[in-house]
Amino acid sequence: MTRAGHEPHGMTPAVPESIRLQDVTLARGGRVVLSQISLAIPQGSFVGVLGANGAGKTTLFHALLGLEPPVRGGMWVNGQPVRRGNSAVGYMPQMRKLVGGQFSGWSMVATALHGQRWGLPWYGRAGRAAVDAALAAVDAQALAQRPVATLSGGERQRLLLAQTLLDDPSVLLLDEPLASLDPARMRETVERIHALAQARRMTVLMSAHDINPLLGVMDHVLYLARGRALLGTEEEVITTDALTALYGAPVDVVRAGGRVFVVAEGGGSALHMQDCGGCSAHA
Ligand SMILES: Nc1ncnc2c1ncn2[C@@H]1O[C@H](COP(=O)(O)OP(=O)(O)OP(=O)(O)O)[C@@H](O)[C@H]1O
Repeated sequence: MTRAGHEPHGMTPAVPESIRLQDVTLARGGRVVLSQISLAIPQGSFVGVLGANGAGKTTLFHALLGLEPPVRGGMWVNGQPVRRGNSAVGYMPQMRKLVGGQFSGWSMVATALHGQRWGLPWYGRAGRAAVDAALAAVDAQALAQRPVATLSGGERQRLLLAQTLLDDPSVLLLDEPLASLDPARMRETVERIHALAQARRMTVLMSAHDINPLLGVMDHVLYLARGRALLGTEEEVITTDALTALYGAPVDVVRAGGRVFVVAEGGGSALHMQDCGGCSAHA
């Protein structure tokens, strides 16, 4: 288990690192969001990134994409310093920020080719084949024929997933891909992504507000709260003691009916409360 501010230790030394953060502090709008985070994630790991609203999940993803350089510290992906535009890192943004349109699903997926390998505006044969292969990987060839505006949230989400696969990434950063899906679709989506990740040996970081759809597939949990981070197995991190220490306030982990509930003092879900992020003095 790795805590913010501690020297990371590889959990499986024989497996190369996919992601390393060394003493990283991230800020947004002049406020510290995550402070002095050190951790190492082995290649091929499936990591659930959990935390309340404002805990810093998106900020961490943006930093790994090179969009938000750290205030201090170092970040590496596949042993290389983080850099913007690294095609080894696939990113699926929060779906609620996706605007639909009259263009087809195929065209939407293909827009990610822009400015990358195949150029604009005509996609060469290799580009078209890459789009078709990515759509096939998520079983979305039929959806791709329809206008994006006519697709459900879950269907658009599948197209976004296809888009992230175009450059054959080794690291996938998925920002709340389960938001607004019903429980059956959530589980189906998690299983699809898990199977894809295993087949392609990808490292996956998937943020979520509910741990339950991720149970059984996560190699590690990365839990963010109050500017700090805790990385470990589900058994290490999702415990009353570990989360109470992380939040600095009483948190109960309750297991019932095959589900896990992380309950804050007062009875609400700790994963749904507003995180005060860098408001605590961790800078
Ligand atoms: N562009 C910005 N300018 C200033 N502050 C920002 C900006 N984007 C995010 N923040 C702040 O940074 C903190 C972390 O936000 P972030 O979006 O990383 O959280 P999150 O864990 O992804 O939250 P959510 O679950 O609500 O998506 C929040 O306090 C947020 O208000």
